Amino acid sequence: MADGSWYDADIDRVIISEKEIQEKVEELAAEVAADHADVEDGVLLVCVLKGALMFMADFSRALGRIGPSAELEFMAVSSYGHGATSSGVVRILKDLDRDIAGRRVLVVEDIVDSGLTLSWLLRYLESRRAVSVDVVALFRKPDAVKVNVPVRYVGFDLPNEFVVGYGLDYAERYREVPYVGVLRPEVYNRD
Ligand SMILES: O=P(O)(O)OC[C@H]1O[C@H](OP(=O)(O)OP(=O)(O)O)[C@H](O)[C@@H]1O
Ligand code: HPA
Ligand SMILES: [Mg+2]
Repeated sequence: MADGSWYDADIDRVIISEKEIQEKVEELAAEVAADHADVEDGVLLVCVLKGALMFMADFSRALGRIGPSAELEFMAVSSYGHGATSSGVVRILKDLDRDIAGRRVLVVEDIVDSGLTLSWLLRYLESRRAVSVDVVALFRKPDAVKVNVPVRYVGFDLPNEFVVGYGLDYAERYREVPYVGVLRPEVYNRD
């Protein structure tokens, strides 16, 4: 999808287009809104930075137009660092700023790949006495799963390839690409 951007030359192919992403975000928001119509004190959205930043921004606005009110919270965790495979060690770079006890929590995650990040995060959040902790993940790689985690809302299942765009990075780059694609092999050999 060449559009004159600096990253055109690095992307081998598009997997999910910008339009498909935007439509799916609306669908996910509609599902979540329907399931949370009775929540009186609003939903607590917990964005898993950095990857989920785009999804959080779009999803929260879509939910806001149709659903219950939401409060937006952020955690930053990292296990991939500059590589294309999980280190297996999840590090908290930024913790929640507030108490989640008694709240309905919805974790907003960009991708479930090995499942290690989410499995660790769910254990962490459940120990903080929320009423419920559900997950909305825009992408999932069913063939890459090492730990099974309950993901209530899923956008797209992806093939087991490393992808970038819509928040997802390779070595901190390509997060601003508006679609999800695969990099040309040469890009990995540059480092
Ligand atoms: O299922 P897993 O194999 O654990 O992979 C999923 C996690 O990995 C990525 O985060 P990353 O560690 O790259 O941090 P980032 O969001 O700051 O890029 C991604 O954003 C997810 O949070
Ligand atoms: O395919 C991926 N791309 C970018 N970051 C990721 N974190 C887990 N899987 C991926
Ligand atoms: Mg990353």
